[in-house]
Amino acid sequence: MKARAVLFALTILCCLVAATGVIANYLNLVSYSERDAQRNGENTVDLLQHELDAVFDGYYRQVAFQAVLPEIQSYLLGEHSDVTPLLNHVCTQSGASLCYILDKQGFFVAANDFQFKAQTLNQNFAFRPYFKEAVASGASVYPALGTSTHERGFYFSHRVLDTDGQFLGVVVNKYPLQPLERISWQHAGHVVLLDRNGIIFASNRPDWVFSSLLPLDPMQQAAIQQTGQYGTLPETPVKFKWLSDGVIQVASDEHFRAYQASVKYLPGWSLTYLDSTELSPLSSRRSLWLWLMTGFSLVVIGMVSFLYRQGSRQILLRQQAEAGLKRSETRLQQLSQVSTEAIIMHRGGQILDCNPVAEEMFGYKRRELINLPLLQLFKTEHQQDVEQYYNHDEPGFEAEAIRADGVLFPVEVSYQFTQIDGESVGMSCLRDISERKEYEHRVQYQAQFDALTNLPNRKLMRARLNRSIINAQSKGNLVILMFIDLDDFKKINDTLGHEVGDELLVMVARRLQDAVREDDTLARYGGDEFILLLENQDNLYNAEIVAQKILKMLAMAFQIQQRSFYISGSIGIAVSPGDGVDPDELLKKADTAMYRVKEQGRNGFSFYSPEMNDYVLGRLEVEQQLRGALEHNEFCMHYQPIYCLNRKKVIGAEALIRWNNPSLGLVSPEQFIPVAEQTGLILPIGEWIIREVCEQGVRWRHSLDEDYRIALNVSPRQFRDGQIVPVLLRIFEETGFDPSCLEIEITEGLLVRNDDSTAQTLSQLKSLGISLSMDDFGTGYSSLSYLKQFPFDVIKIDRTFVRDLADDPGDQQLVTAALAMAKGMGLKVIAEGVENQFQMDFLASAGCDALQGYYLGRPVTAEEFQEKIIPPAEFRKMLEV
Ligand SMILES: Nc1nc2c(ncn2[C@@H]2O[C@@H]3COP(=O)(O)O[C@H]4[C@@H](O)[C@H](n5cnc6c(=O)[nH]c(N)nc65)O[C@@H]4COP(=O)(O)O[C@H]3[C@H]2O)c(=O)[nH]1
Repeated sequence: MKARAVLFALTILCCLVAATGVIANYLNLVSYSERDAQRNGENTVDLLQHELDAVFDGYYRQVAFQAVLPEIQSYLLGEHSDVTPLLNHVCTQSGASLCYILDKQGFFVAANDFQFKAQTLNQNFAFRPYFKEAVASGASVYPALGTSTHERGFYFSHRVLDTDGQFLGVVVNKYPLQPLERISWQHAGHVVLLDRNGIIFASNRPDWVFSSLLPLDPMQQAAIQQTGQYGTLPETPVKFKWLSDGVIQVASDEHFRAYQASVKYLPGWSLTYLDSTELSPLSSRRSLWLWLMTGFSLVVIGMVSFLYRQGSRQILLRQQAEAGLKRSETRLQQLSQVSTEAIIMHRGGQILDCNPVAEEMFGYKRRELINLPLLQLFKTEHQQDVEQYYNHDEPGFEAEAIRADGVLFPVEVSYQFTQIDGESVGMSCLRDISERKEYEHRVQYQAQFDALTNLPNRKLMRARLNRSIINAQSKGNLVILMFIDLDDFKKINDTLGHEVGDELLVMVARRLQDAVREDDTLARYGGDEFILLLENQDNLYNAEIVAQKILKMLAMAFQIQQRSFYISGSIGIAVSPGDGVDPDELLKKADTAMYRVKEQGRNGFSFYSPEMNDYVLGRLEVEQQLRGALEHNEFCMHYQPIYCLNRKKVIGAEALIRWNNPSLGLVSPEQFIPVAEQTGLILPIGEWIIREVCEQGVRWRHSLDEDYRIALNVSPRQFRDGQIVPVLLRIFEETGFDPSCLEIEITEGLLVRNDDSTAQTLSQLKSLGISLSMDDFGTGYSSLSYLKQFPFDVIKIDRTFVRDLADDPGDQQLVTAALAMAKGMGLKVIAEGVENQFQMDFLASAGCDALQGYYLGRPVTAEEFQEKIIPPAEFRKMLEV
């Protein structure tokens, strides 16, 4: 009995031990399976979080980059005319669906999309959270439903500051939801982006959007509606029911386990992965098994048979657990397969695995990459930095990567370490940013170089000038700044078109570049202005040599479209430290010197001198006073007599304008006519002159000879304006003046352009019966060829040749030759500037037709003119002396 009882007790004990062992093993299996499913869910949400953060990182960088673009800054400063093409470009580059700019008051001022721009121009967005937050903290991300597009998106905004840190406005990029959808579509479960209230902002289940995962009371709902962030919330939202253990039930047959992760750029928001993997039957029956364990302990006999049956189920359960693990691995693999970035898994610096994008990006096969040191994928010089980034948990970095074939390319790396089987495994996402870098480089280049000539632009030149002045100060050297302006370039541009103008500028830039040394900076300052910067100079001699060389290079013919063009340049030179140590001051002085060269006849160079400033100020004063001169009746016409040598009497007069200004006094036409030309004031003044002359001509009709003529100076600008013929016709009609009594004096300046419209205007004047005379004959280069081309009647020998007739045999020869040639061509010759008897005798005996000069009469008013005319008998006597 005793032995049986012992045996029974021993049997019971053995059964209990066996039962406990089996149950313990079973429970272990249950918790192993649960842990595995959980780890899988956590890994997936980690990876999703990591990818979303990386995408947002990229967006943030894009908008931050746009905020420092010089074009956008100058647009907000009102200095840049149109940024639509630029916004269009950045929008396409960055993957945004909309890029726009708000000024500092929040008014909408520009967008990439014309339609959007037209709809929203001048609307105020200051109340929008992304504006307010960008103003307050520099940048913001705001997920919302677009009010005009009705599309959900992420609004990334960044404030724009000028170089002094002053707030100018805000750039905003709207990014569509595709990135989120792209990273979530391949999953067995669902990915949802939840706001602070639990509202689903984005999901790969469109029917869930804007429903709330958490219960929402009506007050809360009304408050959310009022913000307008999501438009109107759905009337019948999807109902989610939270069961125990983070399990959510949607409808009766859909269960998900929720795994949540935060979103770096959206504080309080969460990225939730809803795993639809069938929830473990083991887990749901755990409590039942606890009961059984107690029951088993009590009912030993039944346990034996139960354990026998369970033995076979154990195998089944293990198989289920293994399948779960496999699914988790496959899911990770799928995720990396669909990624557009290279994903590399690594442990202890060695590559464990990678996706196909990594193979393609680095030019290795997967098997070659596995076990390769991760650092080997980076440029040798960067490897140490990359190691540091990983060691210091830098969330993301940029580095130069190297392909298997040795080609280098820039990458953006983001990574995360996860515990797998107790070991730290890194997941690195690498994105090839060559395109972005190239774009950034291009934008930077465009901000510093001129698009037409590829020379440094004004901004870069200013920076170099600044630097060279500082360098020169420390070394005691000179900085020479040359301001080069092409003479009459505007004429070429206006008459032959911008295409020829542009081609000419490119050729000039190339020629100038060839003329200077590599260390010198040649920049395009704007239009037809170039700047040359000579650094580290120890004397000014070099500047003269370079200036002369440039003038010589410019003087050589330019061949464009099978035509030869001749141009010249005017160069102003300023030297630092003598002329100042401030870049703007130096530029201004070089400009003043250049301007002086222009005034003195162009095609030359000049160093700046302080007197030039006085001159410029004087000229400014002339310009200012000239603007009111007509209105204040400050002009009058003087007439200088012209005597005919054959008929030995006055045959006409040259009309010359006089200006008497209350503050400037009498101003010479040589001083104010060029100013009137440059400012365009010559047009109203010229018309006034014509009217005065015609009215005077009519008054003289009876007192002067029948065939008298009044000579009138017409400036090139009046011709170019195209109105000279209609103006003359109108005034002839209004005054009754006979056009055959008018002689128009033209200088060579007008003919240089040699275009069809000039020739046409001259023939029109001829056909009206007006005579044409070439003024200042002999001073230009091409007078003779112009005489052949245009229908002149008279040439006027310039007074500079008459002045030295007594002493200069060269001038005597020129006058004699001009007379012979004019006779040969059937032209009349008038000599100007006759100041003495010798000149009169010489010109008379050489066969001149008419004379004009102080010796015979100064320019006087119309009234004095008649009083002072030398009577024929007296004039005859003068000739016989
Ligand atoms: N030293 C010297 N000078 C003499 C002598 N005889 C005449 N002159 C001056 O020589 C200039 C002749 O005019 P220009 O060569 O057409 O040169 C003119 C002409 O180019 C321009 N100008 C004058 N009046 C007008 C005008 O009404 N319209 C336009 N467009 N230009 C004008 O201003 C220039 C200078 O005019 P003015 O000062 O009136 O100077 C006049 C005249 O006063 C002389 O014997 N000795």
